[in-house]
Amino acid sequence: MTATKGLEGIVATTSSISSIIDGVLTYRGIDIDDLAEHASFEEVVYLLWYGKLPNKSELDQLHQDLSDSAAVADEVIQQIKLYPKNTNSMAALRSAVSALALYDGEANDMSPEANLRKATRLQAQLPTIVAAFARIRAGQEPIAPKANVSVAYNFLYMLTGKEPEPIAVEALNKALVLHADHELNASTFAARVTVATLSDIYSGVTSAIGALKGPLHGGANEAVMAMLEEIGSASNVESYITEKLANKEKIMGFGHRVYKNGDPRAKHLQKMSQELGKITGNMNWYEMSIKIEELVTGQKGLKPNVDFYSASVYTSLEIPRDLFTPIFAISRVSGWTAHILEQYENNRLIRPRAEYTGPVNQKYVPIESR
Ligand SMILES: CC(=O)SCCNC(=O)CCNC(=O)[C@H](O)C(C)(C)COP(=O)(O)OP(=O)(O)OC[C@H]1O[C@@H](n2cnc3c(N)ncnc32)[C@H](O)[C@@H]1OP(=O)(O)O
Ligand SMILES: O=C([O-])CC(=O)C(=O)O
Repeated sequence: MTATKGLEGIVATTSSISSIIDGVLTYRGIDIDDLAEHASFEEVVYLLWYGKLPNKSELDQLHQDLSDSAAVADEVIQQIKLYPKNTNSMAALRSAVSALALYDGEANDMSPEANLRKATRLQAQLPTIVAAFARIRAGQEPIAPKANVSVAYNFLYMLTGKEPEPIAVEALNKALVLHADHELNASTFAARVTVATLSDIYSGVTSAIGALKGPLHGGANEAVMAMLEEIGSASNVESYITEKLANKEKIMGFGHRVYKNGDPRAKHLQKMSQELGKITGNMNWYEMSIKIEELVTGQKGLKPNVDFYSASVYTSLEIPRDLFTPIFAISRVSGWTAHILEQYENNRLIRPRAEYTGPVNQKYVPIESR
């Protein structure tokens, strides 16, 4: 038995949700470029859950269901108020999502219908939790979700209390579409492993949030922004990057386990970053990002991943840095729940083996002899 470090190249499941074939990402067979150009996030949620694009009435129904489910149990809001003010935003999201299960009367109903309803509630309530957390820690009251608006609109509205600009809604919608699913990434795998024990959907999503938090996965978008802030301006990029690479340090937002010739999502985020920079009149983050890309690709052959340009996009939308990864979760919960439902449909416990590398033929030594 020989282990493959990081399970690289191991095919661990079948799935009909999203595919990465020859560097092309599809959701249910539809190219991400096509979806990024045309789809609303809600259409993508439907696509991931049901395997097809919704017709008008199916989409209206999903909008209605998300709208009806967006309010979070008051007990969970009260808990968030008790979190220390400097709580890590992903830790807060992880705890609050875990707590949602306590107030969901169907939490332990494992029927497919109940699981789909819980998926809808999770999709609807993650944005409410993230916005509420951001306001509560700033000493503000949470804002109740608005009825009959998109997930992107509602999130920006609940965060700021103001009607968001159409361009901001459009940009966030596209970012949500681009982040919705990604085959067997680490957080999705964590979700599938958890529910493959026949544990509940809340446990699966809580596991996934924990996995997404790390800087080698979703946490990289926040780390990219921290780097941009540290560098400060385009004139400092070259010395900063050259030194990091010479010290064999990783540049956040670059590289990918699967894509070796570039992440197809990055170009959409790059374009958005440029457009939003022009609109806000602050091109600094975009210009720095372009220069970093030139250097990292030139010196290491590494291309930007989805996390790289999303950092400057969210900053242009005036979203605080530590909400970037929670926003990733707001989108990816659609994919996590699609994978959880798929896992339940054809379940088998996920339990691989380990190649043992420890000592052998040891004997118990009494404590007085150690
Ligand atoms: C949504 C997402 O999860 S996208 C990924 C987000 N994560 C990041 O952006 C963090 C930075 N990137 C990385 O750490 C990696 O590229 C990962 C984790 C994404 C992929 O990792 P792996 O497939 O395990 O590649 P691994 O970390 O083994 O890297 C292979 C080589 O490329 C180098 N490398 C990989 N990424 C980077 C990077 N961002 N900067 C500098 N060097 C890098 C490694 O140092 C290693 O070099 P070596 O062979 O000389 O030791
Ligand atoms: O697939 C991965 O390993 C990471 C990734 O890009 C994602 O989850 O979107």
